[in-house]
Amino acid sequence: MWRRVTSVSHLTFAHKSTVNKNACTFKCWESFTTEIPRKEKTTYQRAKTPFITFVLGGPGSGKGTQCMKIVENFGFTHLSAGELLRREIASNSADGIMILNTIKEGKIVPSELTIKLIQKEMELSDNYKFLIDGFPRSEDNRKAFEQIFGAEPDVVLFFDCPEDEMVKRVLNRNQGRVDDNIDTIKKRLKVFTALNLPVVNHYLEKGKLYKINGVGTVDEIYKQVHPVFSSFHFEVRV
Ligand SMILES: Nc1ncnc2c1ncn2[C@@H]1O[C@H](COP(=O)(O)OP(=O)(O)O)[C@@H](O)[C@H]1O
Ligand SMILES: O=c1ccn([C@@H]2O[C@H](COP(=O)(O)OP(=O)(O)O)[C@@H](O)[C@H]2O)c(=O)[nH]1
Ligand SMILES: [Mg+2]
Repeated sequence: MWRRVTSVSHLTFAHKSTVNKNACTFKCWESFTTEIPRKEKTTYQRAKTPFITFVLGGPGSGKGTQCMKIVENFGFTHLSAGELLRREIASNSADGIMILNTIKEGKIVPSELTIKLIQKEMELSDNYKFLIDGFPRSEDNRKAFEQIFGAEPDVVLFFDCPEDEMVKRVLNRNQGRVDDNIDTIKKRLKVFTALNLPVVNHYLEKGKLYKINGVGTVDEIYKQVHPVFSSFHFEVRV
């Protein structure tokens, strides 16, 4: 039998709680009977210090593509916020229609909903290194995450790419996404400038931002990304 515990700040993020030390309401599942064998805790639940990377950049700036290479080389778990939201739409969940309409309009889904999906994936993961791709997209997203997790990211990557290049890539993406059309892209670019750039600037001021030139081949761009992670001395996969 399992119960939900509401505060496990002693298990997670303890040393990084610079935001609000009393506010960590991160939840995990814990066994509370002896009749049923105690479930093995995931690495994330055991780890006192998950390593969190936020991956930021406009639509089509190459976030997802570069995340795949980081996963390959450094064994991170990739959590694309947009992908989690699309999965929620596909599962016909109660929030599905609202999420679909928000994405079609290029707007931002309420923070608590996106954070709930990210949190669930982290709890289920057996990893402690996470790439959170395409989140936070606004100061509200950022503040809500830091409030709920009681922690800030370790690294923030920002893929800096000119608008015309981003538009070209998105229109050629060919993944059948409802938001990969010129009307929605224009809206998304406006939302990016108005709401996402303030997040980028926040982390720049905090000294956590790694600005990457998002123009060039995938490998050329990855050459700038790789040293960010090797500087943390993670094991490199060959
Ligand atoms: N450096 C690059 N040069 C050209 N095309 C790219 C590059 N990086 C990614 N792409 C392509 O551009 C599109 C958008 O990339 P993606 O990684 O999905 O960006 P994002 O997640 O930031 O929206 C995809 O079709 C991808 O294959
Ligand atoms: O934290 C998030 C991430 C995504 N989205 C929505 O999902 C869309 C697609 O996001 P994704 O990151 O997949 O797009 P990308 O930047 O990779 O093209 C966004 O435009 C938003 O409408 C959101 O509301 N909150
Ligand atoms: Mg993406």
